[in-house]
Amino acid sequence: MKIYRIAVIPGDGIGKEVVPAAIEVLDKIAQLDGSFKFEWTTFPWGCDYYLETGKMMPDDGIEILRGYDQIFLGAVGMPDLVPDHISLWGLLIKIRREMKQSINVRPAKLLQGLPSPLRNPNNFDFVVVRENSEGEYSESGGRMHSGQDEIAIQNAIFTRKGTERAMRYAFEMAKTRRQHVTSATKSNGLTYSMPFWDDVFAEVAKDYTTIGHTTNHIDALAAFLVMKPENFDVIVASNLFGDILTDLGGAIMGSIGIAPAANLNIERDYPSMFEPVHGSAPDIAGKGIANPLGQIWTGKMMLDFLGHQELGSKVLNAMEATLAQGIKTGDLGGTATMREVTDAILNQLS
Ligand SMILES: NC(=O)C1=CN([C@@H]2O[C@H](COP(=O)(O)OP(=O)(O)OC[C@H]3O[C@@H](n4cnc5c(N)ncnc54)[C@H](O)[C@@H]3O)[C@@H](O)[C@H]2O)C=CC1
Ligand SMILES: CC(=O)C(=O)O
Ligand SMILES: [K+]
Ligand SMILES: [Mn+2]
Repeated sequence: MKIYRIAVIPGDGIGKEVVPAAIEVLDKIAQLDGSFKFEWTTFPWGCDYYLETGKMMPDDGIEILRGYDQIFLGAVGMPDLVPDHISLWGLLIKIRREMKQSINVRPAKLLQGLPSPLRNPNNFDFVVVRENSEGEYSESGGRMHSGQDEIAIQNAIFTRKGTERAMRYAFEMAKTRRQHVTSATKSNGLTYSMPFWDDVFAEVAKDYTTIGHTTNHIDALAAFLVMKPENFDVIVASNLFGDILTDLGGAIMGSIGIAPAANLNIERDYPSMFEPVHGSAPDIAGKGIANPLGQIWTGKMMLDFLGHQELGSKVLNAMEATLAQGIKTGDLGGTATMREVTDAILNQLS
């Protein structure tokens, strides 16, 4: 029997709740299929670990993770106790970079059984391909002086390699979908990085003559995602723009608590990392009311990446059937607990 060895990092807040729920669903799928099983190894890394040791993960954490097939992560952050730039850069972003997970794939679509908060959602179905290794998220810059003289500089780093890689990935994905790529730019405000981004997009588009392509400024694009989300197929965006657009993608589905994500090492040299779009949600942590659907859908993306697309579809169908039964957590306007939603999905699968 095939065994997938998965490193599990529940992280902080609701990550500790939704990750075990999604693991139950994935174990159930594996058991139904019978040809493989998951072997989960959980690491207690995150803000509690930081408060005890001064580090978000041990020094050999990356080495340890490299020994696994994939990584399944919840969320990172306890903003009242650890500054967010320390917690995220010490664990989540560190893993993304050290594992060369250069592409972050984040789908959003109108789900059956779940009304969108939009009046005219028109059956939208798009995927954001977010550049995941550079861009506006950089360690280049600094702070100096204090008081009225204080200065902060944050450089954005755009390489041809990283930019082109994200764009080619988006065009290849469009081939398997509705044949269109939209590029998120802001070349009217950012005078170097985004004109460069636009140039690379135009060059890459020439290699894909059968795929339609459009460029939108990020501000207008955000508005279009509310007004006519059905117009989009694949959207390619820089690290920060993609981050923002994908919380919006979650919101127009119904809640950011359902949006999934996959941080992919497309060369498959290192493990990829599967973690939902949402954060640790300190406002609802520990109450048993977190929506597990984002983490479960993220598990579906891991199944797809492992080559089990049919099983992945089963997971999404079970989620939609559960929503259609009206079994929803509070963020979706329901009254169900996380346990009840998880049990309903497990029932759908049996
Ligand atoms: N990938 C990651 O690990 C991320 C970590 N964070 C971190 O998480 C912490 C909180 O950040 P926020 O900006 O508040 O974003 P957040 O995504 O944690 O929460 C935003 C809002 O959405 C709700 N929400 C999120 N996920 C939900 C779920 N599964 N079910 C029901 N409601 C849900 C929360 O209750 C909150 O009201 C911070 O430390 C932040 O840095 C934020 C985003 C991503
Ligand atoms: C940090 C964050 O919000 C994200 O990567 O989505
Ligand atoms: K997350
Ligand atoms: Mn985000």
